[in-house]
Amino acid sequence: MDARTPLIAGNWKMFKTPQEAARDAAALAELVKGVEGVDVMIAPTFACLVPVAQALEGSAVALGAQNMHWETEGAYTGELSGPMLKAAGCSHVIIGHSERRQYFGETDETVNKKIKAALEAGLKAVLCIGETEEERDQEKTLNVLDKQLKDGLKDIFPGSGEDALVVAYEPVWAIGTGKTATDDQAQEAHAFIRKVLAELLGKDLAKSTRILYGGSVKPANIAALMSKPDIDGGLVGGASLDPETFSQIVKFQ
Ligand SMILES: O=C(CO)COP(=O)(O)O
Repeated sequence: MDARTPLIAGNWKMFKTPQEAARDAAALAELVKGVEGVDVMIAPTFACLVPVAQALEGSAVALGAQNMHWETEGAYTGELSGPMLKAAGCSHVIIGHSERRQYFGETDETVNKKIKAALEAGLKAVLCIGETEEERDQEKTLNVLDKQLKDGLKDIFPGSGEDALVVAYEPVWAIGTGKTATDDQAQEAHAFIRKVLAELLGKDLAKSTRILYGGSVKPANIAALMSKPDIDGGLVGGASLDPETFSQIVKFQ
């Protein structure tokens, strides 16, 4: 029996003012009220965390951030720490998104530090990994995933609850492009990720860790993706911005 509760997470990236974010979070909370058997999380910008936390009060929708620094405080202009995110109402934090790797110099080493710090702060870490189109064409996908997992999770053994770590497989070529990995391509990558997790964390933790698919997830393709045994949810960008559309993804079953 598969004990993993699906997680549908929305990455709002650099969209929405605090007012828009609070309004949309409240609308989403209402739309998914009473939906059972699936966890829901949204990750707005830093500026929106507090108003969104207030809008989500009393709802089952969890709040996440899109990034964090690994130190708890200090002279790091423009950064936020794990304890600060926690105090702002976050339960989750996305780490190592490909846009951060691509545009902001995020490496497997900084990802590793951030995951350690996130778990230490009591946040659930959503580790993003995925290959570029060029790497896929050169048949390097599994090597890339192997390295990102092994370096990103170096010396990390999540101990604060079985869902402290979530992995999101996001093929870079499928993000915001309308191209989705086929269900079989995604399943192949997810099964491989679970195998590597078993080497790193042990079989039990690998079995209970949720692996999300991300990259042009929409209401029309979520059910097929979710029918695959190792796909445990979605990390949704564009289609998470509209509460009605995102709620359709949440209600995929
Ligand atoms: O990057 C993503 C989620 O983190 C995916 O974005 P899209 O759903 O817009 O392709």
